[in-house]
Amino acid sequence: MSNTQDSQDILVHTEEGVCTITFNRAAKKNSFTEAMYTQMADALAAAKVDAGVRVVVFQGDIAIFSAGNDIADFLKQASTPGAMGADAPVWRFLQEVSAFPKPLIAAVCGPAVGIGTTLLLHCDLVYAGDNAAFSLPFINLGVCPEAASSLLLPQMLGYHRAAEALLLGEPFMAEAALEVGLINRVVPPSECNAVAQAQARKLARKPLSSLIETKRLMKGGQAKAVGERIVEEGAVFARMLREPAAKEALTAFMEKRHPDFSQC
Ligand SMILES: C/C=C/C(=O)SCCNC(=O)CCNC(=O)[C@H](O)C(C)(C)COP(=O)(O)OP(=O)(O)OC[C@H]1O[C@@H](n2cnc3c(N)ncnc32)[C@H](O)[C@@H]1OP(=O)(O)O
Repeated sequence: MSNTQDSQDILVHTEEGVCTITFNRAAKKNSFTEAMYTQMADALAAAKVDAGVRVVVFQGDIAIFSAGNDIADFLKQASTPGAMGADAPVWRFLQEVSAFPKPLIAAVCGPAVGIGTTLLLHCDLVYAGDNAAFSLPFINLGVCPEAASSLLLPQMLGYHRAAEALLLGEPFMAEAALEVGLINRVVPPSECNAVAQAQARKLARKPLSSLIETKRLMKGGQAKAVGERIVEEGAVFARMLREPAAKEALTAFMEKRHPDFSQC
């Protein structure tokens, strides 16, 4: 059975038990707006309770996974009192994705920036094209980590490698991501989405109750800590977004120049 719900920037399509969420804003490098977070959070909330969905796949296209949060949205939120509070679409999306009970798969080609990379910490299987470039540039934006990455990255990479990734904010390629265990396999970019779909179809043929219990048992131990860290990081992130370093970094990006942090 096939069911497709299309809107412009996020495409949601369900077929044979696999719900595929496609980022479709290539002109802005699949950066996520508030409306896109809401659509994705709604899609996950629906997939969670839909017996016809057994697996969810996130994918971009062959050249770009996601450039992370939309920078123009950040600038707007930085000057809007009360914006990015606990119920903001981005935090709602992160709570949905981090607590999602069924398997999540990602197919990553090209840049995966900010939440484009931290989202992967909540996926169960990640396949990457050899052109995938991961980055956690929070430090260069004058903000702090999100998606519980301040908790999960040190656990996954070890403290020193996590500190290098988060304190320097430099991109790393697919082979390095494979070495640290952030992804499962590196594939040719032209095959990446198909590999992820094939793995999703395999999972969709397994007993759903067993998939859910296996994931819960693997992740359940720290579900509460992850949810709490997302809230804690979110509050710090929202405060920092209004401070001079973030304003300079975000304005510099929009003006296509290097930021000057000498006064921050
Ligand atoms: C809570 C969540 C937190 C986070 O996610 S923090 C992370 C925020 N994201 C970023 O800092 C990434 C910013 N973008 C980039 O660094 C680069 O882009 C890329 C490496 C992703 C790609 O570089 P290149 O291939 O040279 O493309 P281009 O010319 O920079 O971008 C093409 C068009 O896409 C727009 N764009 C790119 N990223 C964003 C973004 N994140 N928000 C809004 N627009 C974006 C540009 O401005 C431009 O647009 P025009 O053609 O109109 O000049």
